[in-house]
Amino acid sequence: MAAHPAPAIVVDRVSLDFAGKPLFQDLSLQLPGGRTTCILGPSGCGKSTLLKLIAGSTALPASGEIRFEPLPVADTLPVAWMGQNDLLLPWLPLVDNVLLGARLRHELSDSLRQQALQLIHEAGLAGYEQALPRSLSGGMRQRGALLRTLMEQRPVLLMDEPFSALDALTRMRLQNLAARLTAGATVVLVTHDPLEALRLGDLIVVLAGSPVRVAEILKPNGRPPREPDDPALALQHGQLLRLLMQGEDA
Ligand SMILES: Nc1ncnc2c1ncn2[C@@H]1O[C@H](COP(=O)(O)OP(=O)(O)OP(=O)(O)O)[C@@H](O)[C@H]1O
Repeated sequence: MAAHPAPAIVVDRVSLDFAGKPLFQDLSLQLPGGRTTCILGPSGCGKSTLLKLIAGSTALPASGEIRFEPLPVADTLPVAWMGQNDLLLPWLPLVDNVLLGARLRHELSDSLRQQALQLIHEAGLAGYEQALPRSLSGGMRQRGALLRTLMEQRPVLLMDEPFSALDALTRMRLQNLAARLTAGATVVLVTHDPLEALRLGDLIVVLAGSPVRVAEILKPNGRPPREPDDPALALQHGQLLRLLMQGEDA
């Protein structure tokens, strides 16, 4: 999907304290280019903060380095971001929210509009194209925010619990859509759902402890999106849950 090569992300000895308490201490991690990495870990362990640092947040007092390899060409920002809050612009209809990036860059075109309408349809939101965010449910707004991120077609996508507000079936449908549209991009996806990580991750990074460390890196077999009734998934689901429980106690 991406017009530029999807870089690997290297987290190199990153440290960060909040109020004198270390959240990260020399945290190092390599996330492969063109693949999806899912990040799991207990609430508050630093997943969202890590994502913000990868997105280039300079507002956080971190040391160490996070870099893309190969380095992107200077005039392109390679990252698309979807945070935990949907942040749809309240005065724009859904379709225009989905097209927000193109709109801000003055790149709107009929073909992009058609793409947006097609995505809205595939996300089960047909009929709501002109709806304002306030008239949509939380899950519908989250789908809108996800589509807006996917429309960007960036080589790097950072997503913080993008499916959390969705019912099980919509979640599966949107996971499939996201996997299709992000094939070839470098995706970092924070989730609390081990099954989601097993369906979507080429790599699953489990974080634990304080300061947080990489407790485990899993590479499930096969390519995402994996079928939810794959027996191997059920087995790994149990193992992953056990790991996460150990992480809570760490
Ligand atoms: N800007 C900030 N200033 C001070 N403390 C912060 C800041 N941002 C995050 N924290 C703290 O850092 C820790 C990690 O927060 P973060 O949101 O990264 O965790 P998380 O693993 O994503 O949690 P969750 O799974 O609940 O979303 C928390 O204790 C949080 O209170």
